[in-house]
Amino acid sequence: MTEQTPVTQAAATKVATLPDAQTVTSVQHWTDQLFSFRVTRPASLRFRSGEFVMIGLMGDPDPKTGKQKPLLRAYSIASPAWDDELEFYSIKVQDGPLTSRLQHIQPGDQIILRPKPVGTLVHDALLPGKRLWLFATGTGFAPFASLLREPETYEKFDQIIMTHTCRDVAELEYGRRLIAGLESDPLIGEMVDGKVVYYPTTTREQSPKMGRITTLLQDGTVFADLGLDGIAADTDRAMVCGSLGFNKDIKEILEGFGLEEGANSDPKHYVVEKAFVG
Ligand SMILES: Cc1cc2nc3c(=O)[nH]c(=O)nc-3n(C[C@H](O)[C@H](O)[C@H](O)COP(=O)(O)OP(=O)(O)OC[C@H]3O[C@@H](n4cnc5c(N)ncnc54)[C@H](O)[C@@H]3O)c2cc1C
Repeated sequence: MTEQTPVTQAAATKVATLPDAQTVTSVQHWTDQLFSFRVTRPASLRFRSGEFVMIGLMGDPDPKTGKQKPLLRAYSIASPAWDDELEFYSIKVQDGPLTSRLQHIQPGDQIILRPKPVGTLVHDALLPGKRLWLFATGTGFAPFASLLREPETYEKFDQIIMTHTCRDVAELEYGRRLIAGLESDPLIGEMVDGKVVYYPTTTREQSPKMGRITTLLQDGTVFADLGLDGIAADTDRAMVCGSLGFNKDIKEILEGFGLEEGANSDPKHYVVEKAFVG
């Protein structure tokens, strides 16, 4: 009993000094480079599905002052705005300052979450339309994991085409499972009602659909596969989340079809966000 007291006090101190602390409730590892986790949601946090926040851990103590600063990175919230908890879908960068440590979190651990959501992958930044294209590579799926579980997506669009390109099949699994569960979701299942078309592709490992989505759009494969004539500014809207190069290539393709880029203050036909910097 006497031995336990200092431990409890130390733990309490650690929690109290961590600013904006939230508690990890579950962790799932998908591959050696990808994992997802859920944390408690601050009661005051309001966000729009598709937005991102800054999350992180305390950094190492400064060798001179001994003081610790928070080590924060931008993360898309992968859960929808109505969820009681917050979900994140993360890369594990081997020498990454944050994710080399974040990948080891366990239920009960604390992370830092700055409750200031922002972002352009939101319904408010798009004009009304009939078909919504969601283009993602890698962890760029995260904001769409939120939007695919958001009722507004199904209220506003007749069809949602989710394209996700990764190198290997296992990297698609988080998205594949999420989409497979949409129609049986007690909250949004009825609204989903066959509206989601899932178009996964791989660039390295053999799979039913190989190739970069940019190539498959340019050579018309996507349209032939889905029985569509193309993309049109009067009916089609798009959201894009991938590397800088991917975003640039998709932008060019969309603009070739006559779509214009929108923003929160100026809704138009498509919106783009980086999945990471570098
Ligand atoms: C708006 C925005 C939203 C983001 N949302 C997410 C998210 O939902 N999930 C997520 O895992 N990351 C996301 N990121 C990236 C995230 O902010 C960090 O870069 C990532 O967690 C790695 O942190 P780190 O400190 O370990 O390495 P960093 O020093 O940040 O990155 C090291 C290098 O790793 C590569 N890298 C970083 N992140 C990724 C990634 N996601 N996929 C592939 N390569 C990457 C880059 O080449 C980068 O230069 C987002 C970034 C931005 C700008």
